[in-house]
Amino acid sequence: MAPNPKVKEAFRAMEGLGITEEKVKPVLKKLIQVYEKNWELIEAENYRVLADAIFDFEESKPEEDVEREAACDEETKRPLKRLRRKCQEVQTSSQVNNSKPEVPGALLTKPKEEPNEIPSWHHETQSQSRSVTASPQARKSRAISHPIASQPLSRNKEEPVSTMPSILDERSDLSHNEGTHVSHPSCVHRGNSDSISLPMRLRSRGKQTLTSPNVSGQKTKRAVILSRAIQIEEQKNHMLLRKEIFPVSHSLIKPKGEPFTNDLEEPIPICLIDLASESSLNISSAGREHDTATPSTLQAIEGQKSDGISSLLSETKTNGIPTKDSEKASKSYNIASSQCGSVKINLSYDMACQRPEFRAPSLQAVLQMVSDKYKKMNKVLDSGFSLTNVMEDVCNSFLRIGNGPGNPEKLIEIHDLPNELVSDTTSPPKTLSIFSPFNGTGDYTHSAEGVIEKISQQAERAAIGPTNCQSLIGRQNQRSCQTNGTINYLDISKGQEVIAISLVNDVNKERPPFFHYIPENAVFQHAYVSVSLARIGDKNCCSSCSFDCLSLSLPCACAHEIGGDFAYTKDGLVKESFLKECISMNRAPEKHHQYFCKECPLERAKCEDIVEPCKGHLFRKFIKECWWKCGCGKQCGNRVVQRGISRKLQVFMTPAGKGWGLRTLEDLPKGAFVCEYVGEVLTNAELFDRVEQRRRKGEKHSYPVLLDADWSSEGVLKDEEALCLDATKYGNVARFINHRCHDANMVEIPVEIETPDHHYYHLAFFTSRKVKAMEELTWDYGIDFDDIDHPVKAFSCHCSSKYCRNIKRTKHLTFSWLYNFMRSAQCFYAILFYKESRLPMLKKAIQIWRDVFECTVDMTCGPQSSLCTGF
Ligand SMILES: C[S@@+](CC[C@H](N)C(=O)[O-])C[C@H]1O[C@@H](n2cnc3c(N)ncnc32)[C@H](O)[C@@H]1O
Repeated sequence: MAPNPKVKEAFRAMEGLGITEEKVKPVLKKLIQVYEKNWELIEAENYRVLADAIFDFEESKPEEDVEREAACDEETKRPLKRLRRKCQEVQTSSQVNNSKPEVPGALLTKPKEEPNEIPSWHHETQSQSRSVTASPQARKSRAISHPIASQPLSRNKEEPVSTMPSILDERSDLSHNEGTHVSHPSCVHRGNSDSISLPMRLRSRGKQTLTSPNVSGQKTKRAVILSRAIQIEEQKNHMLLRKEIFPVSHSLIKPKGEPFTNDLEEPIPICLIDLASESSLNISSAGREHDTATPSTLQAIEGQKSDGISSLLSETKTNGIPTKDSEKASKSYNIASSQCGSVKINLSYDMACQRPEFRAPSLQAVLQMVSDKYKKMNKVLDSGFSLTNVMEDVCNSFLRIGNGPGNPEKLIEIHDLPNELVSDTTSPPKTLSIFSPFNGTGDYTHSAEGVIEKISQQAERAAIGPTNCQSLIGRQNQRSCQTNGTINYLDISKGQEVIAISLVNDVNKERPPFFHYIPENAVFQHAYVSVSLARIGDKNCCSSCSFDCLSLSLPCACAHEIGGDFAYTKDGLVKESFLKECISMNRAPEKHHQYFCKECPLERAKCEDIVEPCKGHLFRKFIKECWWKCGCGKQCGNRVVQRGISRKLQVFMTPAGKGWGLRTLEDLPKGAFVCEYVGEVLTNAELFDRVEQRRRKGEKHSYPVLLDADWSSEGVLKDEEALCLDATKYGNVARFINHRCHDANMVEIPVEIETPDHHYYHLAFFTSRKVKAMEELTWDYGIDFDDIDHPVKAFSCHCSSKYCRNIKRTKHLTFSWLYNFMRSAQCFYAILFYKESRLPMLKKAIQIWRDVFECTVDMTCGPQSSLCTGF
């Protein structure tokens, strides 16, 4: 039988790395089995999984074998080691981002000593990229008008290659043992359907990380062969990271093979999930009995029990938590614990609560249920992943199984923390609480804001770190509730974002507007957005890169496209110089280059008898992110926007008469990605029709944004190529961002991801300065409030910026309103007083008033508004 072409292809790919067919065969065979012939997984990222598996396999061989082979096969191994090393470099940058590395299997491995040089194939790649992108074709006009100075990337060669702490390994074990997944691009075609209910996905993000399999399913010998020196270095790195994740010294991590240190005196509970006033399900950290907490260990511990569970039963008594009467029956499980930082999870359920039918399930069953869930969800570890999520899942599974299949599921919802926990400030509370009222009403008694704040405080004090708090919010339920006049939603994204986005209204009774939350843009009907891999040429991607482009000594092809340097720092922030230019473009558009269309599609869309001349469009700076055709991994530092929202955001009712607004619940550094403006992709003609209809209906808020950042680059645009985004009916959290004149704390930046042509792109918001937690997030819509010819009246601005462009008009309005009132009320005296008064003081006052509104600095923002107030 002729060999399978895919197998041949795999051999060929490995041959390129210097691996012989002989070595590939057994591993590939195993992989095909493990992946159930899913070749896409094996082929992904240039057969990285396969290469990794071979490497694991080789290392798991008895040492003598390895040594024997090493003697005769040193040369052929080198490329693999390079591959691993690069992978580990990614880990380093991933750690900076606090995100999960892509190849969990590679984390524990430290490559043997090798020259600290860039592999030759890499050099080739770089020079190839350079020579290709040096060609003048790509983004000609933009490159000319906005050259970005080529800054050499300072790459610290000494940067320690660190392994990730075991807490991350635990996660990875969980996912990679239990399922692998690569999501497939859904192409966007030119729609021909009238339906808007079938939005086509432009890209997938956040959930399609490829996980590497643990091919053998056993521990490799890597940990054993690590030298002592490397272990020490790793521990140092662990400690560093642990400090970041767990600011207090109660670490959950214990490097394997290390002697116990008594660094954890008291069991510190991480989290309590209390199911009713009289029942409790506790998850607590710390403990002494066991030294690791990997899922396999958990099961092993379960396996040690003589009577299923009883040997591990103990009464639940957690710090600061009101404990039950000892007479009341309670069940608890120690899942795993450690003296030096691993986890003790204690699940208990008080039988004396209102659910007599509850049968405490076996730990095995609970763990199995969680595993199944993760398998089904393809729950690979994205940036929003947290151990607390897993714990929540464990608790929910415990409940579900315990309640039996016939009983309705009660979802865990957040209530308030017990007063005892918050009131005693002298001894820091060590427990976080999520309450599920088993009364079936699902009522909330406290505002989400209050809950989040309290949980954040608790988390900080309990050393979990604020970033993990969000995951404590019961995302399962995003229903609204209204108690004491406060409206709360726990997650308006309905689980579609990596992180929950809460909503709160404690100002009035207004409920959020009805709209469909979509996390990615969707073409409405006629907009031409063509995503096809074939259209992405070599110069538009870095197919020969691997893992993390930001750690390269020379920027790759993707950076060349925007002038030779990446827009992002290794911390995932927009670089200062790049940001500065974008901000300046918004604040002083007149100083920047504009493009005037010969025949402006915007004017054309108005379908008026005479097409008005183009009012001009700014050439905007673009960020170009790596994408699927690039060789780098999902955790590449040049992929920020496509990973989705990672900051804690909240929609809230503004007290200032602007309607809903968006704020951050955490401090944000300058240049941080907040969110993308997501909506339906429309042609301007389609938008025109909608705006007309809305105008007739007298709708209050408008949500369209023009995508005209680079209209010059494609010559005369066809109608279906001149696009905008409308977030009125379908949109994401960005639809709630309000306008602020001039000094807004966010700036919008066009981002090219999956299509090289610039009539379609992503509009992403980045902070223009440091933003404090609870501050409202704003951007400058670029509205010209004085454009009286504009058929759609701009709103009256309440941005309260000292640079507000609407002051003049507001004053005008106030002034004429006063005048009209006086006239219509026939307050002759008042009119006389106002018009004719000879009182010098009053005259002076009127004069000053006039001066103010007539001399208000006109800061109209450019020829064309970014926020398309329509037509
Ligand atoms: C993109 S929406 C923002 C969310 C909106 N506030 C809401 O409640 O849905 C834009 C609309 O918000 C209102 N808005 C935004 N910024 C404002 C401001 N500075 N002053 C007054 N109204 C504002 C205007 O009605 C505008 O049409």
